[in-house]
Amino acid sequence: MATDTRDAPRLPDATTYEEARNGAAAYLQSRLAAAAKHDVTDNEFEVPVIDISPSFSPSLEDRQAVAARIQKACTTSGFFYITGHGVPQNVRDGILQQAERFMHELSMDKKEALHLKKNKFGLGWEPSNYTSIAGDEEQKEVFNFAYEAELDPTGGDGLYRNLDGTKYKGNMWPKDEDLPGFYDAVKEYYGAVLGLARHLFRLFALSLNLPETYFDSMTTHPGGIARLLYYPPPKNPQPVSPSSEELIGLGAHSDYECFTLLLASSTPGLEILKPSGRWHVASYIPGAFIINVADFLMRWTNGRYKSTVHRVVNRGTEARYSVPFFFSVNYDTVIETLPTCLKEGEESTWKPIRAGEYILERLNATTQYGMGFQEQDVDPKLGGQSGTHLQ
Ligand SMILES: O=C(O)CCC(=O)C(=O)O
Ligand SMILES: [Fe+2]
Repeated sequence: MATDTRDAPRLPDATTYEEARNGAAAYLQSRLAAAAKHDVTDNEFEVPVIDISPSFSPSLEDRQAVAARIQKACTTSGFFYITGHGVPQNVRDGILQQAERFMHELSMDKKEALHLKKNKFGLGWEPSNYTSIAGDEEQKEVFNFAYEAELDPTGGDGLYRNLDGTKYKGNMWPKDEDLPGFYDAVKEYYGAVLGLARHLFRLFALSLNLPETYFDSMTTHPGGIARLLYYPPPKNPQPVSPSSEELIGLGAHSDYECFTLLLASSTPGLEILKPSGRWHVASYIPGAFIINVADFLMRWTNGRYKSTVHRVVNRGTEARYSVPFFFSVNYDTVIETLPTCLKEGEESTWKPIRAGEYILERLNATTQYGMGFQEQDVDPKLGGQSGTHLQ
């Protein structure tokens, strides 16, 4: 990672920090507590399959019809599948193959060289259980990477900054000789989902009765962290249960950004929290992406769009691979309630936050010492080890 062109980092804004740490934890707790109430029904809950092919039509009416379906999904479960999205099968298969290759073909010392403890933004390789969203021992192995102009089919606008406002390159890639063709396949996939995400954002704008291009200027050099995730199968099959005994792949959480595009292999594992507190196991739909609303859209809409709590548990006999792409905005964007999402006299539930700093603090909260922590940074007299959790 080059550090020579570093800008002076901006200090986290106190409100953003507070919201990312305490606001997010309070939201998670309130969702889990509300779900434990017995008078809540799941009648409204559905995860629809939306064919978005009409949204590529020159007719505004066609695009609005797709947006109306998106609006309904966002105000109920916050999750939906999309088909007719135009990302070719070979590109989708290609990235899942790369996830498998990364996990099984790259030697341990090459993975160690990419360990995210060397990275301030949570990028690179993380062994099982190095980070934890909610304190569980998470059974997952991950490779994380972020936006860089080379991955953007538009070439970007040259203004991309890291989560903290610095501009050096944060991504840590395996060397091509160690995993030939890896970067090219990642680039092809990333470019395709980035283009799709920009298209979806226009549909989200329409769904909120905003001008279709409302968010365009916020996504000229957007944040877009993606992960290659591997969830090994459990030794014993695990029934769906509220028990804390089960082997969690990824703990209960909401996503941080605008919305997430998830591609996964055929082994189910994603579980979505229903209002009643039961978990809905998302089924595998070949060729579809799962889209979910994340915190920024929840905050912009004052909660009308649901940033729904979800987790991953592999209950199958096969490995699960997945590739979430967390679509954000340019990281210096301030996210605050849209005036059109406040009725007369209605107050904003959430305070304005700065996008990049909010995400960074959510990431920092997944390890005891925050991102980029290395043992030599700590006074040995004070003790401590990396890889243990905050909560
Ligand atoms: O692996 C999955 O299916 C979902 C992953 C996820 O929710 C996340 O990384 O935020
Ligand atoms: Fe997630």
